[in-house]
Amino acid sequence: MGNSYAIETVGLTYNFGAQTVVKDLSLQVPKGSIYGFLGPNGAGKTTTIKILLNLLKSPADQVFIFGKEINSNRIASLKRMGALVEQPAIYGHLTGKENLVNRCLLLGIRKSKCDEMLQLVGLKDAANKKAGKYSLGMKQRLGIALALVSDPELLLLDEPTNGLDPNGIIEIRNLMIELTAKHNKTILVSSHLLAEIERTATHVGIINKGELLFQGTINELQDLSKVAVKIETNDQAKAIELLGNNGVEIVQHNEHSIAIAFKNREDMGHINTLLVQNGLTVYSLAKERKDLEHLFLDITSKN
Ligand SMILES: Nc1ncnc2c1ncn2[C@@H]1O[C@H](COP(=O)(O)OP(=O)(O)OP(=O)(O)O)[C@@H](O)[C@H]1O
Repeated sequence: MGNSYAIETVGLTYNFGAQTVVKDLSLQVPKGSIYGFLGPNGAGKTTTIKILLNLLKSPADQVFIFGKEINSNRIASLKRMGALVEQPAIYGHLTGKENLVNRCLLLGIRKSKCDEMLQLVGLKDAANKKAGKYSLGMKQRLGIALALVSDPELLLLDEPTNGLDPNGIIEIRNLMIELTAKHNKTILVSSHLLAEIERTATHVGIINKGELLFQGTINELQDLSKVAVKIETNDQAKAIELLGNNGVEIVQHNEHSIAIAFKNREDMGHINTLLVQNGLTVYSLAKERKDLEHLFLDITSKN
């Protein structure tokens, strides 16, 4: 196995009874990446994450953590990983700091690490407040702090923004960026919403029904979406007629805009000239990508 991957699965298959929940899954999570692990509800994300944490046992030679087979290197692998899966295990009657101190004592880590973690996840001011009184976002951040006290290189976050308000989502997003940029972590983060991770993820793996449908960089995913040209004029009906008469294929139109397929820059110039020379005012002629959310739906619904 190459050493450039924090996580690699090779044809991973997992069954619950007769149901195949993970099917021939080959994930490659590069070191230092924020890997968005995407798929609709029930796609097998949580199951996969539990396998990566050895909470569910994988068949031999299918899961590699930093190049080492997980079953035969269980303890060493787990030491390099921190995780937030489902609800964080937090004691509500203890303060945020006490929760962390507890964890440090348990793991034999110096207590000073707690303040560092509280600072890192932005809970310094709420350190002495009972964790039971924390907002959902604060609880998630405390959960991440708990996962980080042992200073793992790899962090697995299962839907960490689930149920958070927009502010909470932004906070988690910024935290993930900081952890990779400044603290050299690798993060695998699952979500059923592409929009939630498309601005943070460097890499993306999309699964549905346990199967990998796409894996690549976020740019490669974006390249898959078709570029259209959106046209707005002072007379859309006339513009549609004109374009149609000149053999321009209209992809879509409504009262505000017309979308045509992008060919090249020269073609856009010709279209502009055509419209203007026929007395239309062109308000806008802009290249537009199909948004990633639609692309994601396309990918997962074809399966
Ligand atoms: N312990 C279990 N026993 C039997 N079937 C299970 C078990 N856990 C999960 N499953 C089934 O495995 C499939 C995948 O579930 P999983 O939780 O991995 O999906 P997910 O992608 O994480 O979805 P969600 O976003 O809803 O959490 C589902 O059909 C689920 O019903």
